Amino acid sequence: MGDPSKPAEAEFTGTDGHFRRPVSAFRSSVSSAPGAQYPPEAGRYHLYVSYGCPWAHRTLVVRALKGLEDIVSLSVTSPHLSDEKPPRWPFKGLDAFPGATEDHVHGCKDMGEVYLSAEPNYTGRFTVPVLYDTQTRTIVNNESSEIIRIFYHEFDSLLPEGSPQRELDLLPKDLETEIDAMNEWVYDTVNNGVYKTGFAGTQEAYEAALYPLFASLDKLEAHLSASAASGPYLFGARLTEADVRLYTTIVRFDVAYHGNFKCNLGSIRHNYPLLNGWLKNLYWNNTAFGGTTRFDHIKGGYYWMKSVNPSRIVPVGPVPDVEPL
Ligand SMILES: N[C@@H](CCC(=O)N[C@@H](CS)C(=O)NCC(=O)O)C(=O)O
Repeated sequence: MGDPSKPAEAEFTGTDGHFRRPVSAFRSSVSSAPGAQYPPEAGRYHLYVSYGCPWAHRTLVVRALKGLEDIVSLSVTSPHLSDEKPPRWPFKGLDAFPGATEDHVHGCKDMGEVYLSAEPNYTGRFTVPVLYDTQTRTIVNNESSEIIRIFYHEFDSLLPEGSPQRELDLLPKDLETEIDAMNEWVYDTVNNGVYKTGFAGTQEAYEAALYPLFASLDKLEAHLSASAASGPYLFGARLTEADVRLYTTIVRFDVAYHGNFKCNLGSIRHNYPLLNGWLKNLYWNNTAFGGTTRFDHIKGGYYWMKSVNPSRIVPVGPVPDVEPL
């Protein structure tokens, strides 16, 4: 696959120097609708993640928020993406990184094997997260924005009636339009913006991603300032999808993107007091956020990328990873 001169993780940086993320291939849904191909069932579906990956991290946060840990099981890869083309996320047997697990479903040695066992003719990237159906041995979905929306309500019938997890609605109808609008610019300039900055192949492409990234951080800071009275979340008193999608990028910002991806016009802790407060609150006060954040995997993963860090040395700082409350 691709250009042999280029480290595999940077293959989507075009000849113009701009990084373009490929589209996810598996887009089915678990559904409680009668006759659905993938009905909700406890113990049937399996989630594959890397703790390093911000997209996979979204699914871990929502799985925890919705109390689905005993319903959707989990395998965790090592954060050391292989040098193969396309690259593969290894399980514990290949790379015994602390916290990595075996593939609990098939005992595959890496995510490449998981994809190919589900779809032998698959030719795309072996990305995480993956939501997998152990009954039909297929990949249901490998797009994080859709997996989290599956988790919002499709498993609700399996949760105790009246429990806070079952009642939790991360995409309330009255906020949906505003959340979708925020998702759009936050995805383009922040979630994916850090990658466009880090994987830029020219000065022009780097700056074309860097300035909009920081303009969006300024906009988020202003947004939080406007909603401060009703806080502590992006949409006031209610925790929503917008918080989940922003958190997994912001918690990586100072520890990875600032250094590894050259996103260094400022840092969250020094230049964005309200975003920093919002981050600290989620990290320290909500175990669905703090408990799914593993800085060893985050730093171990990002600083493993040869295209941006050929020595693979992992910097010690910043200390601490997240400031205390
Ligand atoms: N659009 C996907 C993106 C997933 C993605 O790109 N994951 C990265 C890890 S952060 C990956 O697995 N990369 C391996 C590769 O591209 O070969 C989603 O949101 O689920």
